Amino acid sequence: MEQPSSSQPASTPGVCLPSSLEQAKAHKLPSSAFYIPDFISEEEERVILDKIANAPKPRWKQLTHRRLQTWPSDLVKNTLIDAPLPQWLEEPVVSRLLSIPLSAPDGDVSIFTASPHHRPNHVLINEYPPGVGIMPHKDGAAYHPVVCTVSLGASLCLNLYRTKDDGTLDPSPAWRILQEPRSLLITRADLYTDYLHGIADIEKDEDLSAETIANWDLLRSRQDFESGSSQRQTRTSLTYRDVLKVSKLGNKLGMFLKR
Ligand SMILES: O=C(O)CCC(=O)C(=O)O
Ligand SMILES: [Fe+2]
Repeated sequence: MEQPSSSQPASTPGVCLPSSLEQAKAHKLPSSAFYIPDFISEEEERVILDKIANAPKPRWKQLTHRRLQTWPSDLVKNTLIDAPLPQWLEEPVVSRLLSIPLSAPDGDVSIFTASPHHRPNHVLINEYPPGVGIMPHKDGAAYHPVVCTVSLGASLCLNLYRTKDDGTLDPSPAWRILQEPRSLLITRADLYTDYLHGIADIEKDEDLSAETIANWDLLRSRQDFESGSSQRQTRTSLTYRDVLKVSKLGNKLGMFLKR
């Protein structure tokens, strides 16, 4: 039998990766944003949700409505203490992220090739019960401007906002991106620097259609949303980024203590 010619690992049932990010481009968005609906399988989703649920209790930071975990740790003054991500956050997500070429001719250029560490080194886990979102914000100067978000558990809309000429937020979203469970969304460049993103505090996402959703053509299950609305359920997101500043201080301290 003929062997597969690519160096990609054997394909996982339920996972469907494009041969390059070019094919996953959300063309309605201003600069490059990419959406891959079947980035992880149902089994992989279950394993990750279990790991999150079984993390030691102090791992959770409880905000008023939302709770979150940061791996390997919180940033201190925009700096990460050098430490590896746990294996369950590395595999399968990071290797899969790095395996997808940006465009077909540049087979070895990934979305993180131009980032300082050439891979994400930090994961923020946010859990949103129905009715809970996140205020419009920018992610700031700590990270390389590439954001990879894996959605787990349920669907919701991420809104992208412009600021008006007077510097205030234009409250009606410029674009809306529907994120299905097990999907990967990549935003970068001017979407990172010039626009804000947020999730509305609502129980139901409404007015869903090809006209209103920037990634409509890329969705896995358009038929689920054809009624125009989607009831929220608990949605958990994994936000993978490359923190620019990494301190080896932890190592030095460790060596000092061992002496
Ligand atoms: O959960 C998401 O998709 C967005 C999270 C986010 O924007 C953040 O934590 O900075
Ligand atoms: Fe954010």
